[in-house]
Amino acid sequence: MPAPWPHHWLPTEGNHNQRLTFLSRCEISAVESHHRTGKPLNLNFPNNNNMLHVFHENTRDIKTCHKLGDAHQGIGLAVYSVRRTLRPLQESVIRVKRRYPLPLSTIYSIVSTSYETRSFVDSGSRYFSASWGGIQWEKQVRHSAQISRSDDIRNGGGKMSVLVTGAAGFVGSHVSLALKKRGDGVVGIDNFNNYYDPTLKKSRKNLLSKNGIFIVEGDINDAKLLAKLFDIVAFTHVMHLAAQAGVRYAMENPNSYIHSNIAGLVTLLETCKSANPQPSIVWASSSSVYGLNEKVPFSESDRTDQPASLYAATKKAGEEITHTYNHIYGLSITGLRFFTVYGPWGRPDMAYFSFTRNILQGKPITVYRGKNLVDLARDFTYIDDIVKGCLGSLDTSGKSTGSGGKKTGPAPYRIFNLGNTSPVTVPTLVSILERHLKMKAKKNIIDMPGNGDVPFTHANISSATDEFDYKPTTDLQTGLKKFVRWYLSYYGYNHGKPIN
Ligand SMILES: O=C(O)[C@H]1O[C@H](OP(=O)(O)OP(=O)(O)OC[C@H]2O[C@@H](n3ccc(=O)[nH]c3=O)[C@H](O)[C@@H]2O)[C@H](O)[C@@H](O)[C@@H]1O
Repeated sequence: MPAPWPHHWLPTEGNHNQRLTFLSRCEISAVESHHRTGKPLNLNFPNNNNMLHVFHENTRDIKTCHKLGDAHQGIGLAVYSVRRTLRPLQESVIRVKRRYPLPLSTIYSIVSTSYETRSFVDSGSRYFSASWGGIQWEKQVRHSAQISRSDDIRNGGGKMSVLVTGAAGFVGSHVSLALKKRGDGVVGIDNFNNYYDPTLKKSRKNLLSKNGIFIVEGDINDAKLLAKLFDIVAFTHVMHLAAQAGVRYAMENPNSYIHSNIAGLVTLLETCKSANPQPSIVWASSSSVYGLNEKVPFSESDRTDQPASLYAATKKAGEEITHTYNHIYGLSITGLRFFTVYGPWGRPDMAYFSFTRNILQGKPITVYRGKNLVDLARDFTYIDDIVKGCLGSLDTSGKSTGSGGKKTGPAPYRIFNLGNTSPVTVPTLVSILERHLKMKAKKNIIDMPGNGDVPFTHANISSATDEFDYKPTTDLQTGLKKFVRWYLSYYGYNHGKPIN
């Protein structure tokens, strides 16, 4: 007789990103009965590295089952949608949709197919739509896409209905709000993964929802979902901001970069190429494509063939991939190289954000220092300036020329730096934060580890200025003041501190 089921549930530790398993109620009861009776499920599921992360739909608890031996193989089998494999096979992501109670034999065949193909792309989402579909859902999409402004011409852009990918993300949420505010139609899509705290993403979603913007919960690798969205709405533009961000995390979870920044991008482009009419696409590349480039400031024509991180390499690959879709299918493409964007509702994995949290909690911060004791520097760019750059890009993007998947003439292909043009060192960033927080940081200064970082970034923004009058107006001092104000109102002074 196997030990009782809850005995094997231990709290998950660390970043369990992309390793959640979702069990439906019927599956849980199937497994529980397996445990009660001790009868084997008689199906041969690959040993899941003796570890499985389980999301219990009733309690919304996340647990980790350790020591998944023979007696526990049923847990793996009682799963009916494989999300995708971002980590080695054994740590495959499994997602379940309550609405599709399938026989275990079907589940098994799907699970094993996915295991065999070792695909970067989720095969499960092709079988099952997770949280989309239905009349009510379509109504929400349509409603969100409605254009409310009456002027026909805005800087040549005209009225827009925009699909914003990564809409629950930092830049995505700000851009969505700005578009909606000026009367454009906006529909968001976001997979709400837990690379960083998903509750922050949910809060952004709530904010957007209050402003009449609907975010579809789904992954850009879900071609069916994307096709459905284009069925419902003739999007004029796609603002593609969904990505696996972060420079250093690429060493921990390289496949997540391939999944989102390569496979997801291609899935999106495939949808856009076949859409009729084809939308114009503006998407987020990154200043990191300049890699080890030493010529300053960085101009769009500078070399970008020396990426220092896998993250940078996937963004550079994105630039090449979008070029081919522009060339073959006539898609209008604008790539924006963002320079270390910061501000309210920002990303907790970024230095300014985690420094703030640690300073407030009295915890030490690690400040990296470059070769020969030179401070690292970034062209930190405030979110409102980036939003203006995104809207300017959308307004001037020009039309795609393809029809029925075929190009009928050349379409614009553009790349712009969106930076601030005034790099600031990381120690200066820290001292600005100390001033705003009225607290001293406990600094651990160490040599920059070989983790994909570059020593400095500095944007030449003249192309964007010429093309759509891009002029950043917020310096780091002012921008961080706004960030700190937001941070304190959102988290309070005790963010993350255990309450005794
Ligand atoms: O502009 C870009 O292309 C990139 O900007 C940021 O990447 P990064 O500049 O590395 O931003 P942070 O992670 O906030 O780091 C800023 C600086 O602080 C330093 N840092 C970071 C973390 C830390 O603990 N200590 C530390 O000194 C880094 O070395 C870097 O010089 C974003 O995280 C990327 O997603 C984005 O694409």
